[in-house]
Amino acid sequence: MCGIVGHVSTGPVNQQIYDSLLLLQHRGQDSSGIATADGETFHLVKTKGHVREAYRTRDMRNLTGNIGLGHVRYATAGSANNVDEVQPFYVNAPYGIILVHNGNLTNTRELSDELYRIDRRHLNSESDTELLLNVLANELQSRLPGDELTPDTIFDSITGLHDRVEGSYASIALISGLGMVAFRDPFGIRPLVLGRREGEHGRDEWVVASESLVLESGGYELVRDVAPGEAIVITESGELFSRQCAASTRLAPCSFEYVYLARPDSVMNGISVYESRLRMGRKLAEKARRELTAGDIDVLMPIPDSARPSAMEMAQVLGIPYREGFYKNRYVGRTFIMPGQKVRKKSVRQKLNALGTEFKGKNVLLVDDSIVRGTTSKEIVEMARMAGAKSVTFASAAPAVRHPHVYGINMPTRAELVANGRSTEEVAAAIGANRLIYQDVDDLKDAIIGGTDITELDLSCFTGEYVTGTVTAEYLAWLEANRTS
Ligand SMILES: O=P(O)(O)OC[C@H]1O[C@H](OP(=O)(O)OP(=O)(O)O)[C@H](O)[C@@H]1O
Ligand SMILES: NC(=O)CC[C@H](N)C(=O)O
Ligand SMILES: [Mg+2]
Repeated sequence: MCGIVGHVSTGPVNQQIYDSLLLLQHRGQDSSGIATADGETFHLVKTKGHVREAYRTRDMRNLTGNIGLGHVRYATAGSANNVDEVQPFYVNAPYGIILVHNGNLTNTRELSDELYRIDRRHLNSESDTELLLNVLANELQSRLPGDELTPDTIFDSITGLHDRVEGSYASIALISGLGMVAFRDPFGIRPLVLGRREGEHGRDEWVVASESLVLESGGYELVRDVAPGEAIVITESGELFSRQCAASTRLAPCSFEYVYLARPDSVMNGISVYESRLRMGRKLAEKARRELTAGDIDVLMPIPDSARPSAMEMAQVLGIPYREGFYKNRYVGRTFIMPGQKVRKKSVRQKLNALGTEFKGKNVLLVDDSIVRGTTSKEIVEMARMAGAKSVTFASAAPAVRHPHVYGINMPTRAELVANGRSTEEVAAAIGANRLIYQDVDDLKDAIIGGTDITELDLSCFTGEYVTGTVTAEYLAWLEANRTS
């Protein structure tokens, strides 16, 4: 779940891209990059770390042009530390293409083989994004010469790309001499929204971004989500073309966006993330009411930050006092998306501190959005006990995570998941809690898409059912053997 953004403007875009990336920081903290097109020349800056510290004034000055894109990375392929895998990626032929990608491809082995053996393309990293870009370049190249570089040539190329690529991809590219292209995989697993505002001389300015909060902050109106399988071309002069490029589509957005990844003030696929989290809290409260007896709990607390809306609603429904028992150090980022278990564990301690007075002698109910590796919950339960809690009940607004996530969240191995092979009671014991309550899968589904026209969600990490239908046991075994960070 990286964050991506593209701007087509009537003035310089460098600052706009920077501002957008700051707003998308919660989607990736490993590295970031910005690219702009100024006439025929691309300018590209890639850096490690957080956006705020990464760019120097001279980097920004060099990023001239009225069209550009940006990326914040949370590595799901290759390595978080490899500078060669920082996005955007660039190829010089045909025309010159720069691309950013949010998602994770699941047929990387086949693609690398085809690109090397048949298409004679050199790949310089383990990044699946480099593969995606080279497939796009190859599809475009194969439609030349003859075809002009028109939106239709791009759309035909993306149809070719959809036929070759499997997995999840929300992507934005700059194509020299044409403009910007945005496209989404046929299942719409990762989000992508389109916004418009009026620029100089009444001309349209466009933005495409992972989350709608980028649009609101920049004063853009939300036009719509990019549809699954659709591609949009916006020329340098701001003209927009679109086409459905996939033979068949089925919207099945990633449920984990709503559980944890996205910011609550975003709306994606027409669903408010905040409201879906309130509904998760409501459903969880109903389950807790069935499982707990009155007097079991004195006080309910959220694990900052992502659990807050669900916890708030849960307390309200249950009629239990809501307290902030953990204070958060705002200078430590999101721990789940940090690379490496050692740093994640250390950072939970640095990030959260228990306020003794809220715990002493109390039966506490701690609410988190999810339990994945159990890094946070284990530490938190211990902190609650050290602070004097009489008993600790833990509730998770998401169901038990028992399966790898292969569509853009870095949890590729079963062994690292605390719920793998464990019953609810065994997970409770593993995290040191007296009792544990998980959301049910149907309730999560209902909380996210209930009352909308959407009928499907990617719930694979909870159910083991992968929406693309191409994820085999052999692939999962390969993934487990090859990815450990
Ligand atoms: O079981 P785990 O492997 O620890 O993963 C789950 C935890 O990680 C996330 O928090 P994070 O600190 O990343 O971000 P937040 O501040 O947005 O809650 C999530 O909100 C859970 O608290
Ligand atoms: N989280 C993501 O979307 C990651 C994108 C890409 N797979 C990478 O590792 O760079
Ligand atoms: Mg958290």
